Amino acid sequence: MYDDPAEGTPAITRSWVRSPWSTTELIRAKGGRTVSVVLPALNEEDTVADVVATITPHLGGLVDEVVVLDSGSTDRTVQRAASAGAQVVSREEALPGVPVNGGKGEVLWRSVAATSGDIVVFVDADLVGPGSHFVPSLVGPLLMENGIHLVKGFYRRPLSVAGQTDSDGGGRVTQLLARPLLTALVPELAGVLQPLGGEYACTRTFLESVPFAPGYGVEIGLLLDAYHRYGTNGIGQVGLGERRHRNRPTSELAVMSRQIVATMLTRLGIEDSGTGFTSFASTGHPFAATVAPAPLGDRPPLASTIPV
Ligand SMILES: O=c1ccn([C@@H]2O[C@H](COP(=O)(O)OP(=O)(O)O)[C@@H](O)[C@H]2O)c(=O)[nH]1
Ligand SMILES: O=C(O)[C@@H](COP(=O)(O)O)O[C@H]1O[C@H](CO)[C@@H](O)[C@H](O)[C@H]1O
Repeated sequence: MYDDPAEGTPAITRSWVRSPWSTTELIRAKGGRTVSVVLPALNEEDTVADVVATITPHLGGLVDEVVVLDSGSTDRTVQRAASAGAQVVSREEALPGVPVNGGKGEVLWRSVAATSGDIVVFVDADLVGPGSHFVPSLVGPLLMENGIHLVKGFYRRPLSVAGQTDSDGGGRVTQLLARPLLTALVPELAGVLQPLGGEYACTRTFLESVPFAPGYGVEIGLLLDAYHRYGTNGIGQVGLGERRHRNRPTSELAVMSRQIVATMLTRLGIEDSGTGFTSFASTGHPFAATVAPAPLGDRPPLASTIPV
C-alpha cells in the first residue's frame, strides 16, 4: 500500500505507489467479470495507434474489448485505430438517434453505452509512450479489493512546450486549479494526486448511475460523484510511473479550466454564473476577444431514460 503520506495530508488510504499484483494474478481473480478499455479520440492520428498497441496484447486475457470512441475526427484517427486492432465507434453509433454534443464528457458518456465490460478503463489517445502496465495497474484494485468504484492513475508528468521540456511541469490545470480548489472545498480529496488525469478505471455500476459533466469537466465530475456516493473508501489511486501527452497552450487550458470550475461548483452546490469564458488575444489584433460558451448541462445517468 501507500507509504505514509506527509503529516496532516488527508490520505486516500486505498493508494498504491505501484500495482502489487501481476497480470496473471489479475486474470485469475477476474473470473467471469469483463473489462472494456475506452480511448476517447479527437484527431489523434499521431498517437492513437501506439496507445492501442499497448493495450491489445491484453485482449483475450485481462481485457475483453478495446474501443476507440471517435469524437468526429477529421484526420486518420479512425483508420489508424482500426489498423492497430481497436474497435472504432462513432458518437452517433454509440447512441443512435441521440443528438450529439461536443466535448470529452459526451464521448465518455457515449462510450459507456458502446461497451459492455463490468469494469471500464479510460485511457487518453494522445499519450506519448504509455506503458502496457497502465491498464493492469488501473484494474487491479477493482479486481482485488472490495468496495472500490473509481481508480485514478497518478504519475510524473513532464511538460514539453516550444521545444523546452520540464521534467515535472505537466498537469498545469491539476496543480494550479484542481488540487488547490479540492483542498479548499473538499479537503478529504486533497490526497488525490491526479484528479483530472485521463487514465482511470471504474465499475459499470458506478458509471451507469451518475451524470456525465460536459467537456473537460467530466473527470472532476466523476471524482466528486464517486466521493459523494461512496466516500474516500470507494476511491483508489495507483502509480503508473511517467505520463507524457500532447501539451496544449495555456490559452486552451484556460477554457478547459472554466469547464472544470463549472462542474466542480455545481457538484458542490455552489452556483456558477454560467458566463462563457472570454479569451483575449495578445498577438495579431491586440486583445481581440473570443468567448467560449458556458458549458452545456450534464448528460443524465445511462441507467435513466436516454434523452432524445
Ligand atoms: O471533444 C473532445 C476532446 C478531447 N477528446 C479526447 O480526450 C482525450 C484528452 O483530451 P485532451 O488531450 O484535449 O486533454 P489534455 O490531455 O490535453 O488535457 C484525448 O484523447 C482527446 O482526443 C475527445 O475525444 N473529444
Ligand atoms: O492535468 C492537467 O492539468 C491537464 C493539462 O495537462 P498538461 O499541463 O498539458 O500536462 O490535462 C488533464 O486534464 C484534462 C481535463 O480534465 C483531461 O482530459 C486530461 O486527460 C488530463 O491530462
